[in-house]
Amino acid sequence: MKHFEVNFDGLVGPTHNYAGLSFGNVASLSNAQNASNPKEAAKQGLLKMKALHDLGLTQGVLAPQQRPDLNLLRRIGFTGNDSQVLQQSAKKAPDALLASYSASSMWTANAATVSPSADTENGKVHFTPANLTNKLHRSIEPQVTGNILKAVFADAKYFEHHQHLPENDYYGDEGAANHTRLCSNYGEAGLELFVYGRSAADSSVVAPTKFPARQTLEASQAVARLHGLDQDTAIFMQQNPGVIDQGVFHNDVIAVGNQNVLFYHQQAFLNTQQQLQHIQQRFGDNKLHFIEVSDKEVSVAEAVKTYLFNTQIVTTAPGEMAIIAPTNCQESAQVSAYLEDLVSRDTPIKQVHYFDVKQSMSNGGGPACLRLRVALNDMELAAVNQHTIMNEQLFATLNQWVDKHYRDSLAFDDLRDPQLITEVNTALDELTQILHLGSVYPFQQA
Ligand SMILES: NCCC[C@H](NC(=O)CCC(=O)O)C(=O)O
Repeated sequence: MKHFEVNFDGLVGPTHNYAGLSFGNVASLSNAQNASNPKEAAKQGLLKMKALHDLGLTQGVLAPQQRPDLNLLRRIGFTGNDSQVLQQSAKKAPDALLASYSASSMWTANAATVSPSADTENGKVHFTPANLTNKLHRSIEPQVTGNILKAVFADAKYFEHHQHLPENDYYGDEGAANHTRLCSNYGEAGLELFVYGRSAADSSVVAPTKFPARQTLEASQAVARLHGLDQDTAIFMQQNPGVIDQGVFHNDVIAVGNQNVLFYHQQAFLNTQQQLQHIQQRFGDNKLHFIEVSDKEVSVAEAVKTYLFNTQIVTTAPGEMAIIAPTNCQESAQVSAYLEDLVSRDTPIKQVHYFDVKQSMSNGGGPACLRLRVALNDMELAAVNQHTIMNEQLFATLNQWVDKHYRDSLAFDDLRDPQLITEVNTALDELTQILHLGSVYPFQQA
């Protein structure tokens, strides 16, 4: 049996914009109110997907969500036809209007937590959409995320879908951005590292003081329980609250793992040495590469600015890996020198590939944020909706689709335009046909 890690990237939606919605996310706040370019954003994402396909990896695509979410605006008291709801909310609750328009579902690392069949008690691949309760604009994602995941991973023989956790910060869950899997080979049982920012139940556990910890220990434990991971499989590690306060709002801004490699900043975790020893013990005799970046090599501030750790580490051949980094890393003399040195060392990482994903980066989403990893065996892969798997044809079709439907500039005033609703729904209706998703959106179910 063959095994793969498939990256499912979020296709950037037609309403991609900069709204400054994510307190604690430095890029989101500093780019608030800049005009965005949805067409360029979607194309940057597609180029990354195609490049990973060209590297010989299996690459999937997840559809964006229906935006604006008029249901959100109606729930908070705006009435009348769609146009009236937009006009009134633009005047009286511009923040809610911006939230309703956010294309944040593009960051599919936050779509769900996924446990491969080799790790789970019943031998199925498990999915739990993240509830994303900490941010209003993201808390409206989980239902449709679940619909899309079910349309891509439909076969109940192989895939098990759970409901998102209860919608309260007690169970605040941000999905795979706080979850890393270490293993010797994708098909073998691995260790699943759940990194949390605070404990909801135990106030004696240290927590950040400036910015919110979006993921709780209780949420991580609940997901591990739902997925049927045993004690030897799930490891719960606390993120250093100090780095959350420096803008590390998800663990994947400060650490990334793949197979037997864990690449992380010295300040990423609490009790790092003790935790890593524990991980090595559980890994037995198999060699793990802990690649720690010190403050001296790259500061936390530089890591947050360049997204050195929001890179993807992908396996290109047995024992050989490549780093997929944003061009922001290349533009930093310090970080590009670090990466150049890294590939010459005795670790599996042998290549760096840079991608311009600046449209997404300006909202705090790097290459790793844009993808959800799903490790699959060949039978499971064959059961995936094949229309969502990237190839030359799909790449061309999706680029044409973007050219046909997307605007190349979006600013606040454009969001009052009811024509945008029609444009988006027309585009998404066509997309569900291209990707054979069925009726996943509220406008298709009305
Ligand atoms: N994994 C990366 C997620 C980035 C995302 N940014 C945003 O939602 C910014 C949206 C805005 O401000 O327009 C977040 O913070 O959850």
